[in-house]
Amino acid sequence: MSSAAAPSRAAPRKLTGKKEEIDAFIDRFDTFLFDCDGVLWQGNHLLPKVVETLEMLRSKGKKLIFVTNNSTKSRAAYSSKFTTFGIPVSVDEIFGSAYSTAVCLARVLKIPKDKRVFVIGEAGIEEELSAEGIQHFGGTQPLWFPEDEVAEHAGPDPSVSAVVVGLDRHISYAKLALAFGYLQDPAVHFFATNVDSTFPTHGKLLPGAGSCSAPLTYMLGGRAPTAFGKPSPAMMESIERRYTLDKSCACMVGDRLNTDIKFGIDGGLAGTLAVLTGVSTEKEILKAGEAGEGPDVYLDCLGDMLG
Ligand SMILES: O=C(O)[C@H](O)[C@H](O)COP(=O)(O)O
Ligand SMILES: [Mg+2]
Repeated sequence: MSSAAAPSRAAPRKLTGKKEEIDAFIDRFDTFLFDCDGVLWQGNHLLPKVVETLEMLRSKGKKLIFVTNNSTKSRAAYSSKFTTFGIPVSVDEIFGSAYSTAVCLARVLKIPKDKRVFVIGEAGIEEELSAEGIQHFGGTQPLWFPEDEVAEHAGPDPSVSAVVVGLDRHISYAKLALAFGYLQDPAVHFFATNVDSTFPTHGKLLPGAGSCSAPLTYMLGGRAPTAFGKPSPAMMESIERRYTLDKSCACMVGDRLNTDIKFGIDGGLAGTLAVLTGVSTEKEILKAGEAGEGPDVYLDCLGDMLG
């Protein structure tokens, strides 16, 4: 009986406490793509030794790019968040899913600018769409009618070209009803900044962006959104173009197997490093490794890169 095909990738190696091996791993790369939630922080709680680790990598001349699926903040807002932690990061070093989505809509898909985009999501999406000159409504805007008048306002609207859904911590029945009304016209695009099922914050898992768009997929009989965040190839292509990324010496650092690590592997990056301070567990990482879908190496936390 033929054995299952051996994965082409080696099993994930845990490097916590192995300074020489960590240093040798770091030396293989000149660029590190960093996920944020669950790697650098959980909500507003910075994880251990993150400042020192990023400083160490910069002192080695490494290029850092921060690639987050969290669309609640724009690149500028993330730059400010980094500053509050004492970490200087320019807007140009940040590539979030809200930005990736806005750029794709404006410059790749060239959606019509005389029409509107309905947003289920937060300020990050609104600010990045505005920066690309795309008209939008919904989002953080207060409802413009009483909750009991949803039926009168729900339904197709020829001025709407697309619905964009990201993490929306103020999601509501009315928002879903309006989005459903617009999307019943198959010509209206259904986009998601990302479809992460859960959101790691303050040591817990909360509903993620994907859980905000999934009800619409259910209502629409299975129609899924086009997602622009990790692990989508569109995001990797955008990053490659923007940073003239040499993938042969780039490493993805993340906490989630089905977004960050998949993004790195499928995107052809030379290395992937997982940390255990976010979503994926050590057991899940080792199991994924059996199928060749695990990271090259993993650590208990990012600060362990200091050895
Ligand atoms: O639900 C979400 O949007 C995600 O869980 C979250 O924001 C992921 O952010 P990342 O780990 O990519 O920084
Ligand atoms: Mg993460």
